[in-house]
Amino acid sequence: MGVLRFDNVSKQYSGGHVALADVSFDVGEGEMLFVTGHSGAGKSTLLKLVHLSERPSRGAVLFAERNLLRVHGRKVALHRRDVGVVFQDHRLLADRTVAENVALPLILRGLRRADIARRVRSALERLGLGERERALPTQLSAGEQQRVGIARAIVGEPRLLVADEPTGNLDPTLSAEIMTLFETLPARGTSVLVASHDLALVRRMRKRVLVLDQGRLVDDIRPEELADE
Ligand SMILES: Nc1ncnc2c1ncn2[C@@H]1O[C@H](COP(=O)(O)OP(=O)(O)OP(=O)(O)O)[C@@H](O)[C@H]1O
Repeated sequence: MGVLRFDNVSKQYSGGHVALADVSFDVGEGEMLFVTGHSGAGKSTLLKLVHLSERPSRGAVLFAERNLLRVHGRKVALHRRDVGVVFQDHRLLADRTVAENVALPLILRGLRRADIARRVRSALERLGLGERERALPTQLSAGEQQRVGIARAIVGEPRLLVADEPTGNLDPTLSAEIMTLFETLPARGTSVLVASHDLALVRRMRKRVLVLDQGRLVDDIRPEELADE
């Protein structure tokens, strides 16, 4: 069993708009892949179904051995421990320090203070933010803020990281740095699913690419195929 499976998933929003139509794919344990497509193709919707901020209209999403159709109430929070989420706008709390922002998911889980401090320090160091732990988000550059968002998403060592346009606001050098960091995660037990409409970036990474077009999965390109072009 892989880490994620979409089984004939469709999503129709209440206004009637079909955002995903009959989408099926599997993500293996330790895989890193991209989902791409034009604006409105359904990329964000696909990620939202994984972290349960939306529900499918038809079909099933399986996370490891967990059928997300059956995850409700308190189990939603438990599920989200297994899925780290990175947004384009990083959504940091402006009145909390870098370290406090990163600690938040661990505080919610009720971990011991010493454990939290150790994990936060380690996540910040991996992101090159060891010196910035006492800064407030507004005192950081855009790239640093995005890295804090990533530290917060991986501090709990999730089984899957989903990232929605994580480099959307960043220059090419910072984007490349973030992608290089993402590439290290599978070896540490975190699979990675990145939504991006930046085709140049996606091609450079030479990973598997799911292509959405108006809600349909129209291609599932393997890294070997990209390398041959
Ligand atoms: N809450 C909602 N209610 C109604 N329609 C929605 C909602 N969220 C998204 N949609 C519609 O569903 C379609 C897919 O949206 P989605 O955000 O998944 O696309 P996307 O590929 O992530 O686009 P972008 O690259 O612009 O973020 C779009 O046509 C969008 O307008």
